[in-house]
Amino acid sequence: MTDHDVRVLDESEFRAAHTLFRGALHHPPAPDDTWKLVRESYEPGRAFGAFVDGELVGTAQSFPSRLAVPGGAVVTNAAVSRVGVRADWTRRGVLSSVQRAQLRGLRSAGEVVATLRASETAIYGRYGYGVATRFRLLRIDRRQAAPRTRPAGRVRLVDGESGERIARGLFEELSPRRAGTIARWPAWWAFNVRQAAAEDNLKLAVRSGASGDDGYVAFKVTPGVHDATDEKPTTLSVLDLWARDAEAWADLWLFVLGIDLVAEVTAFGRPVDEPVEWLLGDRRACRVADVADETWLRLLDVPAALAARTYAAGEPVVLGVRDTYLPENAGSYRVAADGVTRVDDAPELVLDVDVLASAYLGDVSFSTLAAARRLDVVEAGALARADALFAAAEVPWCGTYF
Ligand SMILES: CC(=O)SCCNC(=O)CCNC(=O)[C@H](O)C(C)(C)COP(=O)(O)OP(=O)(O)OC[C@H]1O[C@@H](n2cnc3c(N)ncnc32)[C@H](O)[C@@H]1OP(=O)(O)O
Repeated sequence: MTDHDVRVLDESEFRAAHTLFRGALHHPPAPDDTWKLVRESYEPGRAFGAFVDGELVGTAQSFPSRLAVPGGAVVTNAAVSRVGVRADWTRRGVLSSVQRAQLRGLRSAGEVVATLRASETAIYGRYGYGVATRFRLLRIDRRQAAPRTRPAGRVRLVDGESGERIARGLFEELSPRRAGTIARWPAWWAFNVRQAAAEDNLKLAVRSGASGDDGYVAFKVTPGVHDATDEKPTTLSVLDLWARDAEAWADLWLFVLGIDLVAEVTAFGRPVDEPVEWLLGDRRACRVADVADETWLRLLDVPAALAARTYAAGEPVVLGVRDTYLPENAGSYRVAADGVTRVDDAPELVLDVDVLASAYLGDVSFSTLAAARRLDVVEAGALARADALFAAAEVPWCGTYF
């Protein structure tokens, strides 16, 4: 398939790109008042468009962000979003052309990684994106839950404006402690918190302990329907919850589980290792409704990404990386406890860059990937060495939907 004409969009084209993207997701164009807010999230130089005979047929853009990696460092991260191809131009290589331009553009701009949320799992692997974190969707029968403990600190409801300020401060302090988290851009807060608080009944509650504010929860209650023809329970959705320590974390959960008239508490996008069940008197009140792929990670600059994270103790391993879209990443890397070097040595494990991305944050081991035939094992002993080096102290998790 030949390349389409792909270029960076200028400001006058942002709205058409947004309309195209919404159309690809079967939504109507954003109304004028919403567009004012959305417009702020299009930054110059970050939106791409594909054209055929001068007509826009495909688009993708990214938000400026950072990704926390194992060991505590953060790297530049392009949070890729708003990918769409007009329905009458799909399966003609338009997205592939856009991806080629976007990956090259992001790498040239010095971005170390890109991350995205995939609408469908078949799309992004070919461009070098691998699933690097997962999340859980919880459904808790609140009346059955019977929490085992009582709050230790104070949780207070705050209004949208001061709540957003406190939440932003806590999020920026706390989130980078966990590998897989990303920095949020101003428009994320404007859209997901400020607008949601003003127009969509989003509530914020802040927890404070001995040393001041140490966690917050953003949630929304949808009142139930109780009449002769319809019956829907009142549900509370936990949308965002961050805490400095286990005590603050438990208090925030106890707070939402204690809100009157709510029949069901749901939480979308929570970490797979979050011990909510253990807070409850009846652990069966908490159902894991789903465990799904969260972060799709693209290592744009493999040497920089490998150098940014730390490794656990263990013997070195030589990885052979393949990368079709950014061939400068291809080659052998010797990964050791004290760092990574590019080498000419024969690789012991050979893998595509999307598979390396899946192992990068430590969510899945090389042994698991090998068992699923996602990598070639040249030297059998290398698997255990790679597993030991890349092992993560904590399950990676992002926690930011975009
Ligand atoms: C980060 C985000 O924004 S996620 C949102 C993504 N957008 C959407 O889901 C909106 C609806 N879908 C679309 O707009 C389009 O179908 C896209 C963007 C997903 C794909 O665009 P296309 O221009 O059709 O992709 P393109 O033709 O370049 O496809 C390249 C390859 O991927 C395959 N492919 C692309 N999309 C899909 C899909 N949804 N399911 C299965 N295979 C797919 C194609 O078959 C092709 O395979 P081939 O090389 O073996 O022939």
